[in-house]
Amino acid sequence: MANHDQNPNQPPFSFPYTDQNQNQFYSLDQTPFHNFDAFYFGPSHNAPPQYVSPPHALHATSPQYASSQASNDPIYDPASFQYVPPPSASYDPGFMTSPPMYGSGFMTAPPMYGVAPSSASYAHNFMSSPPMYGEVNATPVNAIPIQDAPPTQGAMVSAPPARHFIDLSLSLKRTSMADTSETPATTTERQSKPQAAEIIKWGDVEDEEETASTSEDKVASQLEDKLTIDDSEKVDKFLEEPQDSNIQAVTAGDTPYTSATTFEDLNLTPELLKGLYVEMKFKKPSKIQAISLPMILTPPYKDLIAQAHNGSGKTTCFVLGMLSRIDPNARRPQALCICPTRELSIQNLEVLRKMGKYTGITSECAVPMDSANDRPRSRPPIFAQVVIGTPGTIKRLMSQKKLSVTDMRVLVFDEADHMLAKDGCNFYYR
Ligand SMILES: Nc1ncnc2c1ncn2[C@@H]1O[C@H](COP(=O)(O)OP(=O)(O)OP(=O)(O)O)[C@@H](O)[C@H]1O
Repeated sequence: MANHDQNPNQPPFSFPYTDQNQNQFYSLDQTPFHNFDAFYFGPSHNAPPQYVSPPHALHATSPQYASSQASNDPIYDPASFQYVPPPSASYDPGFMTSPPMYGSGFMTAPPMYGVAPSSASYAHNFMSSPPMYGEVNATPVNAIPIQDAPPTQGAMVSAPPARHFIDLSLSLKRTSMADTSETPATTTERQSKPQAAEIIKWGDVEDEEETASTSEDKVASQLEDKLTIDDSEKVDKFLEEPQDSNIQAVTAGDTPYTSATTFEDLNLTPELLKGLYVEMKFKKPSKIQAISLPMILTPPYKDLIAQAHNGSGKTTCFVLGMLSRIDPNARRPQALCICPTRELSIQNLEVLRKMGKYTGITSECAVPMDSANDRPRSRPPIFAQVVIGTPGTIKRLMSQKKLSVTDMRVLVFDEADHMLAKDGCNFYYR
């Protein structure tokens, strides 16, 4: 398996793929995720250099999807991935006419990287993701400063430290570093996240039990009660933006989005607003939130890549994105968040439960359990509305038909670059 930490030039996969029947180029449309709205969140400044040059065009695909469907295996085939060596700059204008921001695509980048659709030279300047949109050989090459990129359709949220582009064309991967017995090191930035004691508090079942066992009327009246936000409960908590936090959005002229000054600007439900103010104690959106949340929360929903510093508030962006898209009456998985480590999965779940405390939305963590509980079929099917977990476990639950993706509306990759940086190039699906 290619190890890009050691050899950044080695292609991890190939694209386009030619299958046994000589079929070529398969798009994500053929995967179970074709109708997802995908958000990618990742720190911007620590993109591994190997994803800057050369970036890798990952084609999440499924030449074998038809057959895998037949065999009830929703996961893709490894041979579906092919690597386009940089500097081939071939470019299909057709791709840019349906950029990720405008489609129901998956993991994307072009519009976000500020490349005009008509610019045939863009392939030198941004990274990949066209493969996600099908038959395109747009091969990213060297990173360029975001501000040097021409205006484009769609939008990009990024920060100056993120002037290098990483390949975000990411799909589920079979072998997760988080699914090994070794615990990956957490970053120092993560230290600021909730620690074990809080995890226990948030991870207990109190909220869910309460919701399940209470009659609807009682819940409604309790909710009404709870949703009165006592001003004394509000704590002015501002997120300190790093000094170089010059987050900017690159958007087309006709973008309907405007930055949100307050959380009220976002048309959030009272339940979510109360979660933000009372539970999270936030006062106003951070910069990345102000820019990205309108894109995430305003229909028509489009794909988004958001890059910003550690600790700048990205988690809130996608947690709110997931919570706000759930149909509370549908008791089945509707949002899926994939994280590189079990710790991050648990942390994100905690934030989601805390922020969504007044929504009644159910959530579950899909991470490796201890050996006693992780026996095949020991885990019941998942009916929680939000599922957060690691790739290997999610894949296994899907294979075992314990996690349905039929009703998924939102797909989030948190720290996708970390997944790619570690062993994410080994996208082997069976
Ligand atoms: N709008 C806000 N106002 C005040 N505090 C906030 C706001 N948004 C997030 N925070 C707090 O800032 C801290 C960092 O936020 P968060 O974890 O969402 O950042 P992040 O960008 O996801 O970080 P990382 O890159 O480490 O994942 C958390 O403690 C969070 O509660």
